[in-house]
Amino acid sequence: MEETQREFHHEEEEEHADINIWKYIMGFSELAVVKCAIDLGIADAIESHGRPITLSDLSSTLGCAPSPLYRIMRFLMHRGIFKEKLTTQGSPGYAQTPLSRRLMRQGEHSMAALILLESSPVMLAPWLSLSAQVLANGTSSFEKAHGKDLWSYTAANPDHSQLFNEAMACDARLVVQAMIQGCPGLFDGLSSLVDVGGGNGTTIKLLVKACPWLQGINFDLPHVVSVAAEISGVENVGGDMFESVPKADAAFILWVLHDWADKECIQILKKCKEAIPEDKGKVIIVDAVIQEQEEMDKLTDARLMLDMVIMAHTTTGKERTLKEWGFVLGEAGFSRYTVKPIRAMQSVIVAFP
Ligand SMILES: C[S@@+](CC[C@H](N)C(=O)[O-])C[C@H]1O[C@@H](n2cnc3c(N)ncnc32)[C@H](O)[C@@H]1O
Repeated sequence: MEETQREFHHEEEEEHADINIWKYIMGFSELAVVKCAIDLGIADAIESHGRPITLSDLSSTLGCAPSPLYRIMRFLMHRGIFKEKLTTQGSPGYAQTPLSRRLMRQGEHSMAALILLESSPVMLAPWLSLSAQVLANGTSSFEKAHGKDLWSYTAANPDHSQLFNEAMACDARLVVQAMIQGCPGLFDGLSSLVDVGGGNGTTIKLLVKACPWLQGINFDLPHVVSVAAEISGVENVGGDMFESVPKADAAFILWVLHDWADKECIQILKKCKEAIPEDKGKVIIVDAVIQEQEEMDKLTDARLMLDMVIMAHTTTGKERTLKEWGFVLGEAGFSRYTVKPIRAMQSVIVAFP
């Protein structure tokens, strides 16, 4: 590279650094403003209005002062969350987008509970001591913040447990739909299915609805299933997946194994394997696969961020590459497995005894 070219390249890199450093300094503001929009019920108000709404109407509906609400909306529109559209009277108004509908409190697209969980003081505190988790003799950042691990904390705090379960259900609604579309025939030939770490039962409810021939079991810690809804065709069973998993034709495990280190993951997988028939059983794992450099796609960034979330919030959890999945499945005694990416953060890994 010639000297002038090198200087130009250096200046470009400096400019890039000057711009990007502000994104990190103020990165938290995006989550905070989105939480503010949910707290105020902005998306719900625009949806109920049924057509674009002026600042003045939105302010009076929400009981907000127009000036700060205008600034919040300017930010959210700049991020593409809401859009500007003329009202029937020809005045500038705010309108919904597919993204803003995710901020509604209810409905099949709502992701509000997941945003409220991640922006709760309980889940934010561990981020401030992430370095503690990374140090050679460090402690888990969640335990440093709260004195116990996530599962003991949720067991002792029913309100947080409820928010956690509702947050997981947001993702479950997306992923079950993506799985049904992306993996036709996945549940054919099965008559029973146990959802291991099934939370409040949203996943198994949707699966049994989509595949009515399935008898479902929602299996989770006793304090979780004791408050899970009664669902027709689904039995709620409380227990510990490290000790045993209820028997069924197949075990389903969504966003659970990434909460654990390899050693625990292998133990859970062995218990799932014991729960299914040796000849025709299968374990259906729905979890992220971290791609290698050459396979990256538009969700790679989100998956790497998820790995950081798991680092901050669990004691030993991690997102895994395909090679790492192959290792834990082999150690747990599975003879073969298939991997299918779906339109979601997770892929579907089917493991056979
Ligand atoms: C990240 S959540 C996933 C919930 C659900 N599968 C979903 O994706 O909507 C992990 C689940 O594992 C459950 N869990 C943790 N430890 C467990 C144990 N020892 N036995 C059974 N379930 C456990 C938690 O209560 C929680 O519901």
